[in-house]
Amino acid sequence: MALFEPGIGYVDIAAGQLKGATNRYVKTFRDLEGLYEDAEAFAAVVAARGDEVAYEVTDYKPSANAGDIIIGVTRMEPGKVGREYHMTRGHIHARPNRPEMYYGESGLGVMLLESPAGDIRTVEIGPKAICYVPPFWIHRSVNVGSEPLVMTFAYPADSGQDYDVIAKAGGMKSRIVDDGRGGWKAIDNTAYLTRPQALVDSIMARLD
Ligand SMILES: O=P(O)(O)OC[C@H]1O[C@](O)(CO)[C@@H](O)[C@@H]1O
Ligand SMILES: [Fe+2]
Repeated sequence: MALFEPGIGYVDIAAGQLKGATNRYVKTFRDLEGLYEDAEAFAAVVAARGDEVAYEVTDYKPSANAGDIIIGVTRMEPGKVGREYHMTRGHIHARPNRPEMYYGESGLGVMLLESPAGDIRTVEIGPKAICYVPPFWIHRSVNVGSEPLVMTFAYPADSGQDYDVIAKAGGMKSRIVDDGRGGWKAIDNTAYLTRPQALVDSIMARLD
């Protein structure tokens, strides 16, 4: 096995980027069609700022080899679509038993997690908080603050991302919305379809 060289990156909190990253990807508001409950509010956001960056990911990916690691930074714009706070698309890892960690740099976020069977967890992430996303949990970041949310993350390099698991269920089981007092609360997603037990079993059985 050939050796890789050590690497270094710098978290630029103000820019919300990893300087020295090998990859960058952005999602504009226009890219997020179908995520939010309020289609009218979403159309208004797209009309006003459809090409603006809703969130940006810069990461350092030495390889996609088993046993390697991806380290990066996510920056999310603050704000809401209707009453719903800005969020990432969310995913389960394509190899679902791979975990992830997130470290809060600035702003206030909620990690919304859902098990394949539909159990929900929410974890608040402020500066210096470390959030452990366990294997098999679908996860989505939500910016519930009034400032950009910047988080550093790391996860196994061969994890991959599966977006279908959310799309086929009509979204995640919960939505993170304004509680009317400047905070947030989780409410039911009325479009949610519970996964068939056979699908849950097949996800939970994957250990490769
Ligand atoms: O892949 P999504 O759901 O668009 O969200 C991006 C986030 O998830 C990750 O892909 C990590 O799993 C990061 O790159 C980033 O923090
Ligand atoms: Fe992930």
